[in-house]
Amino acid sequence: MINPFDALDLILSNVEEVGYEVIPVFDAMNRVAYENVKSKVNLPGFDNSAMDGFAFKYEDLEKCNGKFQIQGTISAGDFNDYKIENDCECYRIMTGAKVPEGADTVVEFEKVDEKDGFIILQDEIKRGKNVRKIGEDIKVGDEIDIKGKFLKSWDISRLISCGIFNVKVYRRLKVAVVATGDELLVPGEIPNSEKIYDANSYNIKLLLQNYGIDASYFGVAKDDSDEFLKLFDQFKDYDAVISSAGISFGDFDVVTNAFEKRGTKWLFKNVKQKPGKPFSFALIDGKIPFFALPGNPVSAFFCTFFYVLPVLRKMLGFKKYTNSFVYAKLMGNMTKKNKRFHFNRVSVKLNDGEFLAFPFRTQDSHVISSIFFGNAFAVIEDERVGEIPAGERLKCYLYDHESIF
Ligand SMILES: Nc1nc2c(c(=O)[nH]1)N[C@H]1C(S)=C(S)[C@@H](COP(=O)(O)OP(=O)(O)OC[C@H]3O[C@@H](n4cnc5c(N)ncnc54)[C@H](O)[C@@H]3O)O[C@H]1N2
Ligand code: MOO
Repeated sequence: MINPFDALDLILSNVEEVGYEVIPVFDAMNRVAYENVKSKVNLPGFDNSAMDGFAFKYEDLEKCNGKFQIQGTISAGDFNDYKIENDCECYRIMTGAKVPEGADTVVEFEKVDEKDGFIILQDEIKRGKNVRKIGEDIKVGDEIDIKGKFLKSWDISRLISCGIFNVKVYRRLKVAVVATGDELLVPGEIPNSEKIYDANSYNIKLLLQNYGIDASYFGVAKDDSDEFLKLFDQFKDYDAVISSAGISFGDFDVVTNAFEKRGTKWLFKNVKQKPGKPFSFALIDGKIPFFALPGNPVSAFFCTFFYVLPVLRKMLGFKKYTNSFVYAKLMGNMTKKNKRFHFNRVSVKLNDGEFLAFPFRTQDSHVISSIFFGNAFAVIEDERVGEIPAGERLKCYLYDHESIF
């Protein structure tokens, strides 16, 4: 059986980035930039004052004994041609206003004595103080390194400030999500004591929404492989398909049976892991990724987090598409019975600069509370069995970064 890390690498090596589209920058939040861009402007656009004060020529300081005559007032947005024409002249200047020609330093109002149209500097001042230089932040034509970045508000603001109003982004992904199982009810249907709600599909759909993917929910497919096979006509319009359940060894395991009838080969079937052992992967018609997740809600969630999301992030052009992890100190004993890799639900907390991992009381794959309780999957190597004692440091893959604080 393939190990989980090799399985992930194998899928990643079989998918490619999608193409791009050009969209207004205002709509580019949570989209991935397709290429680096060049600034169209200097920032700042001209030498301007960082303070309300007086602008003067630093060279004059000694010969004028720190005393300057005020020539006028310059406000932000005033672009008249002000100039220091003679020795010992200065201008009143406001924050953001253009520094007059010849001046190179600004002293704040509160650091001068002002009288009869003159100022006298009270303290020493450095050359260039309080002047924001043209192009100090970015110059016209400088490259903005955004390729592969998942654009946030501050990135959009950066682009706008650089005069960029249209941006190339990776196109959106079209993903199909389908649950299988005669025992399932579509969320919203009238409760029935013999049936359970499809808890997987919405988790998957909403996890994808974080990346701007509006996945199509195909509802619940019955345990009838001929019926399931009919869906493949529709799947061909998608960039990826995600199913849950019907993938292990049961007589009615519809996904397994449909693939067998269709003659589609799995890249791998089953992974040496818990939760999610039945997880399998194929390329439909040699190109469309098909993620066959197990039905147990914890298994389906783990496989979406560990496999589907990094793979979709790669397809979406993310520069960093892998999951993040920290090493955390285990705060309670755990036991491990089999020789699979375990990804146990823990709640990681940052305490005094140290990550602590509190394990959930049970690690069974049907107990949804464990996902709700935790924020990370702690990895235990395949060969280890028996007690995993408190105090050990474990690699923990975080699925909810904010809750560690
Ligand atoms: N003989 C064997 N049986 C099983 C094995 C095995 O190796 N040999 N593996 C077990 C493991 S591990 C898992 S995990 C499950 C997963 O099997 P399937 O992926 O085929 O899923 P089902 O059997 O159809 O369902 C499992 C479980 O999950 C519930 N379920 C299914 N879909 C949903 C949904 N959308 N929302 C909520 N709950 C769902 C379903 O009712 C079952 O209780 O197989 C073991 N069996
Ligand atoms: O793989 Mo299953 O999710 O171990 O229960």
